[in-house]
Amino acid sequence: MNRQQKGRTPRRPPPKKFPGSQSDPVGVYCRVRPLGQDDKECCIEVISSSTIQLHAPEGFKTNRNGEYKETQYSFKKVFGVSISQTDLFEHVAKPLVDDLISGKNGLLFTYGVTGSGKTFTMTGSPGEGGLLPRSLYMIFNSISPYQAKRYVFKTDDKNGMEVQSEVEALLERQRRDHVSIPKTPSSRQKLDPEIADMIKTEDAYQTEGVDEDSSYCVFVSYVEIYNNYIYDLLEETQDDVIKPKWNGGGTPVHPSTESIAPQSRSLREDQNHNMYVAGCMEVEVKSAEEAFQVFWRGQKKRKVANTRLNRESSRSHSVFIIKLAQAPLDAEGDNVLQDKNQVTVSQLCLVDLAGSERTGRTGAEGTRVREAGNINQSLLTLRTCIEILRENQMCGTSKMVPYRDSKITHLFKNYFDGEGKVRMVVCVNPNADDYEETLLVMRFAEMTQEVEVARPVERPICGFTPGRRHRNQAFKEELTRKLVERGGPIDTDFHVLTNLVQSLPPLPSSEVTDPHDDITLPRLIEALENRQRIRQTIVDEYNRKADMIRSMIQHIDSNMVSTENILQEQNVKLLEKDQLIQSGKMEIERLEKKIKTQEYKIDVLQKTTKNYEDDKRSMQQELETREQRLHRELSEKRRMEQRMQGMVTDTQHKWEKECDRRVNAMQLTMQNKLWVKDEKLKQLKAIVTESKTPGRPDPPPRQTHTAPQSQPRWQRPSREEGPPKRSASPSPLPQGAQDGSESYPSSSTSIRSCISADSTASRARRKNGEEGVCFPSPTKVLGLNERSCWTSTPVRPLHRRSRSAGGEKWVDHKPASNLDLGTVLQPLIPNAIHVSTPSEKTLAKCDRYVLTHQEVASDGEIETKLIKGDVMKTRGGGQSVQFTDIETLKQALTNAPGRKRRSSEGAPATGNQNDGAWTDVETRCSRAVEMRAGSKAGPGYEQHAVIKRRKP
Ligand SMILES: Nc1ncnc2c1ncn2[C@@H]1O[C@H](COP(=O)(O)OP(=O)(O)OP(=O)(O)O)[C@@H](O)[C@H]1O
Repeated sequence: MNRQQKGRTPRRPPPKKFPGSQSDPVGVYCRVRPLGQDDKECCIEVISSSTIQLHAPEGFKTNRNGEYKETQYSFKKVFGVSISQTDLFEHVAKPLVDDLISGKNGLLFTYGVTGSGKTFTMTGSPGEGGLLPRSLYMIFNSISPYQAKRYVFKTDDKNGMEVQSEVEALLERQRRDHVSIPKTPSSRQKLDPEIADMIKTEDAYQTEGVDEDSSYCVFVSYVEIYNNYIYDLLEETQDDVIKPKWNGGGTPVHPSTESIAPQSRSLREDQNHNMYVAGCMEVEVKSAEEAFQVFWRGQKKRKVANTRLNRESSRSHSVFIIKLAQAPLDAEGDNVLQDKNQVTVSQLCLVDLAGSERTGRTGAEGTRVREAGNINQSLLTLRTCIEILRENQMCGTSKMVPYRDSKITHLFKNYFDGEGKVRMVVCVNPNADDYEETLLVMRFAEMTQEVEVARPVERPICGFTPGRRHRNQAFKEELTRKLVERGGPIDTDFHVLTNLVQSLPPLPSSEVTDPHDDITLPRLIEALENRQRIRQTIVDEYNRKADMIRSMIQHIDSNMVSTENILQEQNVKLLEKDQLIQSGKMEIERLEKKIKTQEYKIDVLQKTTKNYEDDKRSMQQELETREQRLHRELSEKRRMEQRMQGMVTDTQHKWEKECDRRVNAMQLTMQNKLWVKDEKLKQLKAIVTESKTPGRPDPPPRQTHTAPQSQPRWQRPSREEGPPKRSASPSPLPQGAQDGSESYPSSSTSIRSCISADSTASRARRKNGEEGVCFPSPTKVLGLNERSCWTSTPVRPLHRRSRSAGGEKWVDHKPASNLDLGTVLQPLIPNAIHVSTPSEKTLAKCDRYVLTHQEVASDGEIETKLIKGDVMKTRGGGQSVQFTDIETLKQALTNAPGRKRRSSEGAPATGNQNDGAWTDVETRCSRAVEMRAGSKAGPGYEQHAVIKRRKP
């Protein structure tokens, strides 16, 4: 042997996979048990045949909004409290039994919280047998006529099955009988009265998938997994003398009732990668009663305990395995085919899991706590395996499934990795105290149905002609009938023959004592001759019968040939029909699966729809609330708007009034200022126009004092009236000025004469429409604030004379009315033409102009002003003077008695009351001279130092 090969563990072939094989989801059913007598609050409601709803009991407000949470779970089918054990069996276990008989594996387990009814569902109670006894009854009800003789099928140590001949089986039986193993009861009458009522025979179902050309045999085994150890519940004990097979393949070595301590078993994998409990007792049973008796024997040994939640709480997972072996009959249809490879073994595992529990609730202590820990741990492993399986299947991952972490999952490994049908009954107790644990169970159960298990493939049909058993039986019956018809050897003939053989006369005593004994020898000869005759008769009879049988057989043979021909034809037709049926079955299965998938989808959709509807309802409520709020806010907003509008209108009115008031005040102020300007202009005008006249008119009274008495208050013009017009009439002069009583020496120097030369030309130009050109009319020259005069450039700078060439030439305009004051400080203007009335000609020669103007100052002294300006050529060819500066020369007279004497002569001695009140020209001119560019004296005052005037 190759060394290398010897040292290495051969690599295990991967689990059997059938490419393209179909798979089915794990079928999960939910059973709700009735509420216990002491239970008060119910937390489960069956809302449809596939959905249950869990209501959180008082104190479990798990929703964010504090509402009671309701959760729904959908399963393949939900059974309410009123479901009978029969109906449950029909829906859940019957298809698995059908499969078992068709040679397919199945796994059925109950899962749930402790006390939820798992054992009740699996085992049942007297009069209400559970899934297990019903399955047994259905199996035997179906296969009874086709069972093989006891010990024809024989289990080996490696989970395999062998077939023996009937003779070997007979010998086996004799051997077992010899060691006096007590037989299990095979009839109902012998059943334990405790279990006699577990099932009513009339309830037993029957499958249609039994193959009549096969022989069947059933083996059962029963193990429990306690604290993660496997124990054989059928193991021999003092009370139970069924010998375990581990001591010699079923041959017991302890003939006595010697006790063997329970020993934990290990799990192994057979050559087909199926897990099995090594050394576990497998008992061949021939009836449902016998099988159930075996189960019950093990059940009594199962570890149960009285907990606070269940008087008989299972402390272990129990696994009852029904193994069905079937092998085809030989070609004659008489005996089981002696070929191991033709044996099909299928098994159905019925598992009653221990219930998940919280030790706090069960009141467990000591051993019970350890048991509970192990139970919960193994259930957790089961959940983990299912979760990973699901993930692997849904996401295409290949995570390792930890089957080995627990014995229970390890035992079921080949169901999930291999093929078969898996069904789970989730038992729930509607008691509100179980709510939390039930929630976990529900989640696990819902997840489990997403796991898929490969569907078992159909077993191959053996090559023999179908209907062999039936044909063989028919042949035997026919043979008997024919023999009877032809007077052949029937049972009576056979008895005659037997009697003949038995009636052969006994041989006389053949002891010859004397050679001459004539009595013994003749008597012996006679007896032998007699026997010879009888024998001849028998031989003749035999030959006759043989001839008759031969002829019959020949006849039958010929019949058989024709029948076989007919049969073959029928077989061909049958095969065709079979194929049709097979394809029909496949189609039906496909459609059934489709229906199931659709049903599942519908369930999911219904659930989703329900969720959406709930969402919709809550959102609608939310929407309504928001709409109401919006309406409230809108009406509030409208009210606010109205209030604001009212306030705005009020404020607007207030401000409009305020603005009107301010505009009026401003207009009044402006009007006053304007009027002051006008006054100034008029005064200047008066100065200019009256410069020729002897004597000086009285200065006009100050507007500020006289205007209210003499002139109507200036009214704010309406908008339609346009901009306010200047007062056309001069402001009323003081009385003294009007009647000329005041005799001030005229200090005003009219310059109208000096520019009048231009008046003709200017008139002509006006005619020619030379608008915008400043005409140096006296009014305009002197009215420094006459806007229209300055709307266009009055001077073309090009026409200015050069001052550098020969210095400036002045027109020294001293009106004739000026007084000689005899002052020392006299302006000396070199290069000047002295005129009393300037003419255009004079002006044309000069480029500077100075007017010496005298007037009475406010203190009564005569004030001399030198009003200077530039002489400009106008566009029309005339001359104009643009005033640029005013120099004021003041002289105080020392001979004034008491108060300051007025410089003007002829002034009233008492003085006019208005004298101090009005602002005379001198005053205003002095103010004008004192003003500087940029002064903020107000729009009513012109700045004399500024040459260039802006457009209004
Ligand atoms: N559907 C049912 N109808 C009537 N009685 C029921 C039903 N289900 C359970 N019961 C009763 O409830 C009790 C507890 O049931 P059972 O022992 O089957 O629970 P369990 O789930 O197996 O508990 P444990 O996990 O502790 O073994 C039993 O007395 C049983 O008769």
